[in-house]
Amino acid sequence: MILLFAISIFVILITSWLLQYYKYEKFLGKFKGPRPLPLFGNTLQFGKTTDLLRILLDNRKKYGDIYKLYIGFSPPFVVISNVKFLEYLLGSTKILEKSVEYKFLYRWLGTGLLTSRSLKWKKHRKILTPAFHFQILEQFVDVFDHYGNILVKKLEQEVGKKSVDVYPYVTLCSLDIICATSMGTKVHAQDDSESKYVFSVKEMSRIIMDRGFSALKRFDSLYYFSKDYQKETQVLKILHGYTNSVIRSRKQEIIKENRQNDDLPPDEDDIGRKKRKTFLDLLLQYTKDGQSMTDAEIREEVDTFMFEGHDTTSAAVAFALYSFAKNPDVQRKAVEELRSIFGDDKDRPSTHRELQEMKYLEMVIKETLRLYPSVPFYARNVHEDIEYDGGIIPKDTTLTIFAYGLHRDPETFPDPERFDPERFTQEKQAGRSPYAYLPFSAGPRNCIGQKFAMLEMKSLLAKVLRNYELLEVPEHKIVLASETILKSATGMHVQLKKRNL
Ligand code: HEM
Repeated sequence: MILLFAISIFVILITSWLLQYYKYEKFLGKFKGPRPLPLFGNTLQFGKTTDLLRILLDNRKKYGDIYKLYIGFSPPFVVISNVKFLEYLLGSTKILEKSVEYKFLYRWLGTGLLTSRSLKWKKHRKILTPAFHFQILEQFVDVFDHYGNILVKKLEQEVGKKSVDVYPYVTLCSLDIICATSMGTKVHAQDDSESKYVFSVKEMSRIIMDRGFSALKRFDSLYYFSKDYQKETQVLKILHGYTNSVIRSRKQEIIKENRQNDDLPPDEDDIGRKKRKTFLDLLLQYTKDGQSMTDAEIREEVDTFMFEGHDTTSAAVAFALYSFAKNPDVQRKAVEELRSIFGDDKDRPSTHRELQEMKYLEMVIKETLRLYPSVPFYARNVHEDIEYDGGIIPKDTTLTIFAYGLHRDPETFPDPERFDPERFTQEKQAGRSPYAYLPFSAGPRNCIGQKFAMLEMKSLLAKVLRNYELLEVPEHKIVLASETILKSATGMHVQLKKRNL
């Protein structure tokens, strides 16, 4: 009896999988892809996070720059690294919704800018865009400098050692920076890496990444019974508790300041200096037609900045430091540029204008993000049938933008594994489609923080380079791991020597 029941269930599952498969294949049949197994689809192709990018890239070589994958019972994934299709997709004002995997972020970020949909996204994108105006970003330059100085000090203990993994140092520094710029608070991440808030950010990022790659924890009903669900509940209390209390106290401060400074211009302190505004201040001060943002909406956006704005930047800075160590000629050129700006002064803070002048360093950062894009793939959901190239992409298909594969296309970037910042001279960039290089995505849902990130990365890299020479650790090999953000499973090791400028 039980056997008969099991067989019937099995037959029902196989039949419904096949029905769904043929429904999609009617439209997607023209795209190639690895042969799926009933029920599993192509899931068995994927294992560890350290294999994922290699497998996706191998698939690209075998099946082309638009190929499809079936993951269990989910609607199909079309993996795209074709410039023409990306132009169509990212330029579209209709295909703006993120894929279902982004729901793993909801408990922490709610529907902040990264995860929100339709009208809410449109409204909040409009509100938040001025927060990234260059005049606002300019005020953060001394924040970058302050925390960069602490980073340089912390690294001092590693000088002369055989090897140091720079990633943990850089990530704590960028956490300090994002807290100071988004909320105006000091979490002292570099001085107290055991702080509850810092621990919770790290733990939450791990939990989200684990869910994304777990066959079981992907399902809410199974996830609720896992240990990670309990842990997530605990860390969320700390994360939301912290942001809520910062929002509350900042609101009270603003009321107090307004009362005390009735006779002062609103953006100046009592000795006439311009006051630095954090992203939180801008959100709190937003009103339109007498309506302001609710505390819950503000918290979602601040939490989103905390998530999107720290690990992305720190991974890129750490990969750049590693790349400098591997490519001494590139390092020499970058240091020459810095010497032309600062002479032999190691300490003078960079001004906003000087950061703009670091053209070669910018080319190095771009080349770093080509080979090591912090977000190696991201995805959109098709919420109604769309037409592309004379065919239909059916509703519910996930369109995955495979930036890592796109950036390794030998047609666009000959000898793609070679680290060569010269690929980003003005002339070379002008000769390429803007959709051939997408570390920050493109179109209406591109990265709102890219200018902020570029300034922060330049500031930190310039600081480290002015103080230390970076040497290769010959026996160290990075092993790329596609977690929510691209990392190296073996760390990012370099050797540090004091620099004589
Ligand atoms: C090297 C650093 C960074 C990289 C490579 C990066 C990359 C990206 C990418 C690829 C997306 C699109 C994601 C998607 O479509 O799912 C994105 C979106 C976003 N990024 Fe960044 N990012 C970086 C730094 C930052 C910083 C510093 C902030 C904030 C201070 C930030 C805030 C955001 C937000 C809010 C979105 C969502 C935008 C929207 O959907 O309208 N990012 N980022």
